[in-house]
Amino acid sequence: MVRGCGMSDTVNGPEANKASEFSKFVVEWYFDLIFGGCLATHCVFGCGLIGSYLGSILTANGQNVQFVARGIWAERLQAGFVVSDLAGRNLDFARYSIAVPNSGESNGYADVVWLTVKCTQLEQALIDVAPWIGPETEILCCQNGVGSDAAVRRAFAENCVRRVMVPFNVVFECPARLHKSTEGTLVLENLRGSDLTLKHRLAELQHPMLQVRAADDMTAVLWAKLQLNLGNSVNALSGLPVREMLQIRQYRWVIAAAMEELLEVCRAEGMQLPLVANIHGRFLPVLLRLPNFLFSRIARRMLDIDPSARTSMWWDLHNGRKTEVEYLHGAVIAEARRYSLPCPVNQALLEAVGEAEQQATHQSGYETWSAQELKDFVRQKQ
Ligand SMILES: NC(=O)C1=CN([C@@H]2O[C@H](COP(=O)(O)OP(=O)(O)OC[C@H]3O[C@@H](n4cnc5c(N)ncnc54)[C@H](OP(=O)(O)O)[C@@H]3O)[C@@H](O)[C@H]2O)C=CC1
Ligand SMILES: CC(C)(CO)C(=O)C(=O)O
Repeated sequence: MVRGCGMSDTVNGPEANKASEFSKFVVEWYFDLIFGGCLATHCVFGCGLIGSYLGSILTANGQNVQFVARGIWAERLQAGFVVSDLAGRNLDFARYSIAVPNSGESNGYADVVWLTVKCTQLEQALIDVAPWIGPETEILCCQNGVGSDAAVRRAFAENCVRRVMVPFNVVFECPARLHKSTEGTLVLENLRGSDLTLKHRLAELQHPMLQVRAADDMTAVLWAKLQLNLGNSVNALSGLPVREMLQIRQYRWVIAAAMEELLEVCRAEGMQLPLVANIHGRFLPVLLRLPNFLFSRIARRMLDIDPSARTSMWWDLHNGRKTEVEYLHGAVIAEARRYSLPCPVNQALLEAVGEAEQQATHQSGYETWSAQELKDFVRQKQ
């Protein structure tokens, strides 16, 4: 194993730059020569929807993958499933062998650990994942929202930690199908300096069923994704699949209002949001507010999603779990506070999801909101 990422260049001036470029080339060449042919060992820690999809792709690419799973996902992985995508591609039915956390089943340190637990589960996961993390292990954080990687860096201060943005939706359909129900390019953070392992990570993932790219401006990428995730709470509160929810104008109005607050925060920060979906985030509030007949024509690509797709927050409430709402709306509110910007819509959605969480954890199910109810509730707070 090699610690290869995040080495920094410390020389200045044209000559020094040439020398630095040359030494970078030699180091990369040497690295490829010695290690390029070796298969990295990957541990996907916390296999659920995202972890199982990424782990299946890595396996299909011939990588050496250890799936760490528990509960229903341990059963699903062992029983096996087909993996499919929106374009109708399939990976053959496969069974995966799993390791259970805290069972002493680790095969030793992994070269790469994919942390695919929810933000809310990260604290415990950072303790349980320790048997897979050695001094040279690279850790990839696949959480939605912004800032959860800070806890990973604190826990594993000496390790290389890379942020990953997951743009697509994954659903599990009974009896045995793991389905990527929307499109989107997975983004891996390009770390400062000569990031020697990045190209290997990209190559290991390259597959017709997974588009992947690297980005330098990962914070902006994550904020652009966060903008899309502001729709998660509306989706969860509506109780509807995403496609159906998007066809109702009042729900779209609420999402647009929450997004405008985020865009205002990004403007205050001077942050340029990159394109992470079919349509650039800066146009979304206007598009979402269009009347239905225009929306369904002009924003047709937004509706180009599987009718079964639901957001991760819907799944959390449906399963009576704590949601990631604090890492989504909570993150926007916290940042808005720094610039003394008002954030009533995000605050209202945070409250509404908090209530639904209480209901979902203490009784079976939660009360969903009609589009008009939700819009009225949000307007009262504005
Ligand atoms: N689902 C989606 O389509 C998308 C999700 N994301 C983001 O990706 C991240 C992962 O989401 P998702 O895959 O949906 O989540 P899931 O809940 O489907 O998967 C997480 C898995 O991790 C397991 N887990 C948690 N803690 C531990 C632990 N200490 N030891 C072992 N296993 C553990 C959970 O087990 P248990 O259930 O028993 O707690 C669960 O099976 C989230 O931040 C989410 O927002 C991003 C884009 C789309
Ligand atoms: C892909 C998207 C935006 C919607 O499914 C998501 O990130 C989620 O469900 O959390």
